[in-house]
Amino acid sequence: MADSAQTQELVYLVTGGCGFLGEHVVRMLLQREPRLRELRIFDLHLGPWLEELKTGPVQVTAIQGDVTQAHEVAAAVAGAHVVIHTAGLVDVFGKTSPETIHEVNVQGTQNVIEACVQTGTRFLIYTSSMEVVGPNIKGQPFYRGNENTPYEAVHRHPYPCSKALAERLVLEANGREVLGGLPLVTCALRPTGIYGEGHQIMRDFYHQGLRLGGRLFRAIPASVEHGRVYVGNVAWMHVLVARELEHRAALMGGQVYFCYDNSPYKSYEDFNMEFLGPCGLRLVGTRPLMPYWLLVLLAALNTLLQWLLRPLMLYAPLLNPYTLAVANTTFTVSTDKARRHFGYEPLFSWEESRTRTIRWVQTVEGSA
Ligand SMILES: NC(=O)c1ccc[n+]([C@@H]2O[C@H](COP(=O)([O-])OP(=O)(O)OC[C@H]3O[C@@H](n4cnc5c(N)ncnc54)[C@H](O)[C@@H]3O)[C@@H](O)[C@H]2O)c1
Ligand SMILES: CC(C)CCC[C@@H](C)[C@H]1CC[C@H]2[C@@H]3[C@H](O)C=C4C[C@@H](O)CC[C@]4(C)[C@H]3CC[C@]12C
Repeated sequence: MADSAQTQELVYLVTGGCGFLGEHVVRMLLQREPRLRELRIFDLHLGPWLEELKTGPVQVTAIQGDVTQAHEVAAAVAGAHVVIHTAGLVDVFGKTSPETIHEVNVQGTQNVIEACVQTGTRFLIYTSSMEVVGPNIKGQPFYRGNENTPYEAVHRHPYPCSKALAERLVLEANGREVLGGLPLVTCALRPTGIYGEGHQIMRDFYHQGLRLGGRLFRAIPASVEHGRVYVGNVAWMHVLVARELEHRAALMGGQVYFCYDNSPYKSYEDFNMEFLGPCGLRLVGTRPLMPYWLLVLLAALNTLLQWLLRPLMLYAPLLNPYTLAVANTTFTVSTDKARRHFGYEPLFSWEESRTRTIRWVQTVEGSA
């Protein structure tokens, strides 16, 4: 990669490049990776915004494709130096079947690995998730832990199960011989809850608040910390890993890194209010307004309704037993592994991340 780097000959592939995180990775690569010759963006659904990128100095190739189709993945990967695999089904609301989640997240990742091996791509970065670790089914807190903190990572929900399996596949593939005889170098990044421009769940909460007359009602105690990280910093970490993986293959290959920045430790709802507050919403209550047992009951009722209504419509509210457990269990990270291994420092300060996110919420349809 070193020779091609000098002549700006690098070809990158971003799977899921039209998703929330993927778009930020794509834009960050175009801004911060001067050695790029071609950027391939592979996604099931291509965004119209890709057109505007095609006028720049880097060749931007949009590929409509499905990671579950091995031949489509292999065709997209062939000739790429680096693959950033962010594509995935992020569904904790029961919108898709467990089988489909497995097929996209696990089989899709296996297809990406095999494509690298068969076509000779040496560097693979996988977007994993904090959910690979926890919160676990026992609801045990993970308080400002790092990559080595002991924790019982036991899951039942299809999404974390699929992410954990896929991550394992990626890490086990490190060192496999690719076409041409050189070893594959892989690593996995584990973001906590990502926020920032384009975050659909933030949009949903905003609209819910507007519907409720500018109010949201506290459901989770303020003392429960939920880890959050700004999307621009997650994208930056992907770009840095991609850049450094060749030179630090022995150190970074087969490693996992939590994605972190200087976003404050807060509860999920209090954190959201950092952006929704300046946009006119108010979080009512210093304590949860409903007893926890009632929330558990409502969450269970939602699951029942989802099942009953399935033949007629898709009922997928934000509250279900799984999302309640995640929101109600402390899970935060405190680590400097990415700094030690590849010199990561957040590109965006907390103030910048907050300002950018507020500006974006203000542009969301329905905003005052
Ligand atoms: N959003 C978060 O808080 C968060 C946190 C941790 C990890 N992650 C991980 O980051 C990655 C990106 O998440 P996101 O929040 O941007 O989700 P997203 O849904 O916005 O983006 C995922 C992208 O993958 C594409 N995709 C889905 N199925 C595909 C398929 N079969 N073939 C090709 N493309 C397909 C989608 O079209 C979409 O553009 C995921 O792997 C997710 O597990 C997200
Ligand atoms: C109880 C209700 C009032 C609040 C419900 C909030 C709930 C929808 C939120 C809370 C925490 C969120 C998850 C968390 O930020 C981290 C991730 C990891 C990532 O890989 C996928 C998204 C996910 C699961 C967030 C989904 C939405 C959650 C559960």
